Amino acid sequence: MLIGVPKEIKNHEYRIGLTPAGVKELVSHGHQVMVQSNGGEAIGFDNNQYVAAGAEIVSEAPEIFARADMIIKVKEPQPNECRMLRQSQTVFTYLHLAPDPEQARLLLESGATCIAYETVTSNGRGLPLLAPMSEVAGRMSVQAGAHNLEKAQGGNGMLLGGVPGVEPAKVLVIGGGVVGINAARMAMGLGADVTLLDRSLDRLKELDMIFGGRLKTVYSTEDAIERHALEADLVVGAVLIPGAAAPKLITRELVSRMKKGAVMVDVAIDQGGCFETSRATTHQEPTYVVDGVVHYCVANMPGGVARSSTMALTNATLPYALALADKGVDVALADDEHLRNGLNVHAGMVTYEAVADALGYDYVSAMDALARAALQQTA
Ligand SMILES: NC(=O)C1=CN([C@@H]2O[C@H](COP(=O)(O)OP(=O)(O)OC[C@H]3O[C@@H](n4cnc5c(N)ncnc54)[C@H](O)[C@@H]3O)[C@@H](O)[C@H]2O)C=CC1
Ligand SMILES: CC(=O)C(=O)O
Ligand SMILES: [Mg+2]
Repeated sequence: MLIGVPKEIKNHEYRIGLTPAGVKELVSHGHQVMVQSNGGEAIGFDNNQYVAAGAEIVSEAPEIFARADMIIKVKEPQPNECRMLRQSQTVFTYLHLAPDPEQARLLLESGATCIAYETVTSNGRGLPLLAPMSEVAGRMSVQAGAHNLEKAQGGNGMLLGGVPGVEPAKVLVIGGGVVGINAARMAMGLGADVTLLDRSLDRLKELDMIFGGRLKTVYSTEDAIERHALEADLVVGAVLIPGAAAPKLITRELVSRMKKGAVMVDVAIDQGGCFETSRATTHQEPTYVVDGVVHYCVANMPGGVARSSTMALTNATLPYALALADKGVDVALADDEHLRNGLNVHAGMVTYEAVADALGYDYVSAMDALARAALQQTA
């Protein structure tokens, strides 16, 4: 298979779809890989390393999109990238379609096969291709929170861990999945007073077993969210209903009653955000203030630590990329229910139910869509 890896074009996005080690593995399986020139330069993966791994260096993205059977990326295709996709071509990347009607429309129009990292599943609980970036973003959320609590950033001047004789800051983490546990671990590591809310009692039990009394676990209700948000210096939004738009758990009215200079980090912003006052921001301008509360809503947080993130992402995606390339996309999808759960759009059909529901499209199951498209091709 001919695989193409374009340079990412989102604001301050320095990750790249494959490390040189990932390229080498695909090449050793008999595939060809094109990498856009300087696509990994900013994070220490230069053209020479990609060439040594067996890649062809291509100077412009349009050539990669024109020639590749499968595009491997990091971030959702931007509008001009969507317009370069075509029927019988596969794109394997984060999509986050539920809150993004324009991208959905363009992907449907392209006719391409669009597999979203964030909805691929595994035998255990969890989302194996979202997890590595959630680990990164969860850890970063506390760094971002600590930084923005500083007065010069608009924060209320609380040090997360306090000092002897001075109480620590109160951190509220809403959602105790991968982002949440990583945020909680970092915040506790810095000595903060951490409360975590989740709707899954099983998950709260697990977290209690891991952290004991150091972490306060509370069942997530409107009442609990309100009580703890009013006391918090830092709130981390870390909920997910897979594939769906994030539920708005903190209302504008509640924000207006929070402490002035509190910080809210909405990690769930890529699914639309879980605070009513959230709107996506960039690494260039990561924060804004509503009613005295600092909001940090960067939709590609791991892009800020792009070298670590790229290695973590390729570690997770490579086995799936190899399966798609070795077997061919249709067979790989038909063979593996978990990979098939990643299929969001195929040949002009929406194949992920939560996305269809969120955006008002008809839902066609992935198996039906694959069969229909195959029939059309042979007709
Ligand atoms: N902004 C960024 O750069 C990044 C954003 N993310 C996003 O972070 C979000 C969380 O991801 P993960 O932790 O991997 O998901 P996860 O599935 O591991 O955890 C989500 C948790 O939210 C809980 N939850 C659902 N509804 C809730 C409610 N009403 N109250 C409290 N808890 C609730 C679930 O029970 C689950 O434990 C996702 O939207 C993901 O896309 C992930 C990585 C990077
Ligand atoms: C998960 C995601 O959207 C990111 O890593 O940017
Ligand atoms: Mg994102």
